[in-house]
Amino acid sequence: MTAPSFVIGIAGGTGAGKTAVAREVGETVGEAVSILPLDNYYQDHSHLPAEERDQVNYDHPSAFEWELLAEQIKTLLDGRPIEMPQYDFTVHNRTDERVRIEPTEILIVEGILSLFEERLRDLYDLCIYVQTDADVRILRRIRRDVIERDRTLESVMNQYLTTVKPMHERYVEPTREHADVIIPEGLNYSAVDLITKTIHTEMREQEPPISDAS
Ligand SMILES: Nc1ncnc2c1ncn2[C@@H]1O[C@H](COP(=O)(O)OP(=O)(O)O)[C@@H](O)[C@H]1O
Ligand SMILES: O=c1ccn([C@@H]2O[C@H](COP(=O)(O)O)[C@@H](O)[C@H]2O)c(=O)[nH]1
Repeated sequence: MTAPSFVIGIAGGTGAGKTAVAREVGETVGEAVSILPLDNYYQDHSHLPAEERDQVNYDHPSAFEWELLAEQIKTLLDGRPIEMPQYDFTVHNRTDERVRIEPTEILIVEGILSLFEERLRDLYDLCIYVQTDADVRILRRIRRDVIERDRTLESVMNQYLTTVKPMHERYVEPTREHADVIIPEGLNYSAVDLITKTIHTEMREQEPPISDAS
């Protein structure tokens, strides 16, 4: 049975480069890594009309379904697969689709508040905070939200000032104190190299000892 022996939590502000770091680690190490984006665990808002979903504070801890995430991480740690929810940012809602994730040796949980909940931190072997200046992050976010998430410049600016920035300062940034490692700027190949070396060391330690040929 395969079950994760090493769980990594990656947090940081919006646009910091968390997803880029997690994906690069995943691509470098290969199929031993599964990634759980915290974004997929936004609450289901199907009961709200579109104009109300626009107004939700998506940067407050209450926006996430923590119970489901904790339960699914534990299921993977028990060596069983999960059906991970999927999220559509263009409509601010969960989709009907689920993606099956099989347990792998390494699990990465990445998202703005991945280091927020103590019960999740207790499951992590390594806590990482991606630290990128706010001006760089908002520039990245404007480009991404307009191109990929179907937003107007006006809506990105408004959301940033009303919820994203104050919630970042109140809830996201303070979680940096839980980090074992702080990665500057986002995708940073020295940091990715360090993480992949740590993972490879961990995987070697989990290998059964070679028995004496006799
Ligand atoms: N070190 C970096 N230099 C330049 N661009 C970066 C860097 N790290 C990430 N990016 C880019 O910034 C954007 C936001 O990164 P992403 O990983 O999606 O952020 P997050 O998941 O933290 O919101 C992406 O287009 C990504 O390719
Ligand atoms: O429906 C939604 C859900 C979330 N958001 C914003 O997404 C970011 C978190 O994603 P990153 O990939 O880390 O940037 C968060 O700041 C929310 O404001 C949204 O706009 N709509």
